[in-house]
Amino acid sequence: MSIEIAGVSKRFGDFVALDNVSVSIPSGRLTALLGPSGGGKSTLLRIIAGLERSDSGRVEIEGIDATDLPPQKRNVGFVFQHYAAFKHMSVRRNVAFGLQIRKRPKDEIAGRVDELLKLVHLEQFGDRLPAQLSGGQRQRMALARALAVQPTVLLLDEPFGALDAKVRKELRDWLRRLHDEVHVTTVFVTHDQEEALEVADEIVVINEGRIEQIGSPDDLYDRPANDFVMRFLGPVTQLGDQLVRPHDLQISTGAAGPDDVGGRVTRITRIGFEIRVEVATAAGQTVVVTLTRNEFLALGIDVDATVHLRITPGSPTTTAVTGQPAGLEEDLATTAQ
Ligand SMILES: Nc1ncnc2c1ncn2[C@@H]1O[C@H](COP(=O)(O)OP(=O)(O)OP(=O)(O)O)[C@@H](O)[C@H]1O
Repeated sequence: MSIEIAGVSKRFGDFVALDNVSVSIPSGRLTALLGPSGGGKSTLLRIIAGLERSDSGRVEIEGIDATDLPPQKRNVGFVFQHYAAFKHMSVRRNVAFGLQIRKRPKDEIAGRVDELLKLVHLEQFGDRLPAQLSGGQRQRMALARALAVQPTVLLLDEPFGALDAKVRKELRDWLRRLHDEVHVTTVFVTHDQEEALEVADEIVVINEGRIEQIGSPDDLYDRPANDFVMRFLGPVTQLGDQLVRPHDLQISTGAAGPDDVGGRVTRITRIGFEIRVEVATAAGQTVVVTLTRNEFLALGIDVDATVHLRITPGSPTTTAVTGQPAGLEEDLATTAQ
């Protein structure tokens, strides 16, 4: 294990930002700290970096107790959402900075900077100033600068958070490829479940200062540990007391099976390649089902049709916490924040 966090707690006044958090972050992997705003992700990352001190607990990096070490002794590199570059220095000099203060020989620095600029696809931009780069290029420069000193751990706090959706998506793919080349243990903070599911090898879900689940993207998606993780990873709807994903529900118009729930179609909406069908059940729930266009056409249903609903066998479900009905809109709104 590359980073061992054991029993870490952190308060700000009366507010508990981290509550007895323990997690092992594997070497050479890309790990996402995922959760809603204010959940404690950045605080945990800052504690790993040494920028914040925990009230209790231990942080070990590559087998060394780092709990009391200052940031510069931890051999970590970091990149934040708003990266503070040296504005008057060229991209090359920004990337070289860490090596220069370590007094590395000139030709070694030049060679390493060339290598890094190539790695982040900025080789033509070495002589520009940071202000002459796009937001995405600046974040790539920040990564090159963080990697220059060969950190054992790279920490990224919403590194693409301030960029528009298209650039974010490009950089996400690029980060995954970069990591496949460099293999430095990387921990990145994100509140975007899609980003975490797409990029990370391992995801730590953090909410209200506690860890909800740790696992691979498949583990989390296919075996969510609880209601919170299920809701956080994407749209959900509720059938009886079960939370389920709208595409894991089946609609039929024939004879009802023993566990089927009857209802009436109240609304049909087309969203891109999917058809969203709302069904009102006898128990008064509005259940949302998403179907492909072909599934929908094969069913031949319209508003007011009498239908039966069932959960596709083997689909992930969790038991809904009572008093919190799942509303699809509400979930889409939270995940799109
Ligand atoms: N220096 C501080 N002083 C007081 N409260 C703080 C401080 N730093 C963080 N907090 C509080 O601790 C909580 C956790 O913050 P943190 O930044 O770790 O959350 P987060 O999960 O990273 O959220 P976000 O994505 O919004 O940054 C928040 O409620 C925040 O207001």
